[in-house]
Amino acid sequence: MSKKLYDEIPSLNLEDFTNGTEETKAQFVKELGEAYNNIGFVAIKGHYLSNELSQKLYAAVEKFFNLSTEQKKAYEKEELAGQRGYTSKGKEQAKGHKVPDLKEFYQVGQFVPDDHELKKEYPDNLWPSEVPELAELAKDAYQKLEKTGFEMLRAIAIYLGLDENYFDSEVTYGNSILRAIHYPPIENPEDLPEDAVRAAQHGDINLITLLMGASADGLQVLRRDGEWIPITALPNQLVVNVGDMLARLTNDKLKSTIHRVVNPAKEQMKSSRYSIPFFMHPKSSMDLTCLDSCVDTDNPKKYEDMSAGEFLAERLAEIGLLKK
Ligand SMILES: O=C(O)CCC(=O)C(=O)O
Ligand SMILES: [Fe+2]
Repeated sequence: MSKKLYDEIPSLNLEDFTNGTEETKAQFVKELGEAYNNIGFVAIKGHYLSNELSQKLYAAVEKFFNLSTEQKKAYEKEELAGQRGYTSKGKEQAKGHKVPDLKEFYQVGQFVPDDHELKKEYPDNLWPSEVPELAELAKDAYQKLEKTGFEMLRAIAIYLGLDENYFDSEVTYGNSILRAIHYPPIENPEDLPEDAVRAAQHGDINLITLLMGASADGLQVLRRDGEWIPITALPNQLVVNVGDMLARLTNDKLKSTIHRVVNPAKEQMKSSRYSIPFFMHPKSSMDLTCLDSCVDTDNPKKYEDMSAGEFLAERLAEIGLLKK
């Protein structure tokens, strides 16, 4: 097992896996596995989301967050508990953190055919009439990120010694979320509650997260030695990290690394930050019981058996986003 300390997250080219030779594919799997066994994050190029689409999506998202509070609140439905549509500031705090994050966000969920059995399990998406282009752009980005996620999970499956298509049926029409986040300008830093940050340190709940480059710096990951490492995705890169569900399934062989978004330096306090993570979830029925191959006397089983749906409900309650 590699014990190296990375100064930045490793960069890989997904085309080495999707469109390469047996050798480049094997090399990709090896480097990805090593990175996920160590820092839990990589940056990838050669994925399916174009720069043009991500820029158009950012523009639409910015237009939405620039609407008045009243207009935005029309898309905040209590019964959806933030799972679809808008969530205003002060609603979500990181697990174990008392002060809410300094952000508002908009969530888009799975696109299921009307006659599919999961149609009744997932709430319908909400679309703002003020930004008519958002629906199509968000759906396109959702599906491009999902397609990228399928390939990443195939590489992960091979690294784990599973069948390459192990995750495919679990994530087909999975409960994934595209979340557009706006971290508003910080007008009066001196009035902020102590501990209030853009996003307090946390691990992601899902299998993997795919994150297109944000509009500003601030994302940091916690390295094993306790150092915070800044992360930036280049314009053509996605940052892809391991979430808690995958860490659980692999008994922490793959690391769900703690990360956070810090407040900007004084000069940049007055500007907004936007980011759009895609949280790739399986269907709620997926069994997250630790894989036998990841449990031995040196690595005793750390987690009790649970389905993805049970785990998600537990975590949403902890961050203030569970339907009551
Ligand atoms: O805003 C970012 O860059 C990342 C946000 C994040 O980590 C999250 O929403 O889980
Ligand atoms: Fe996160």
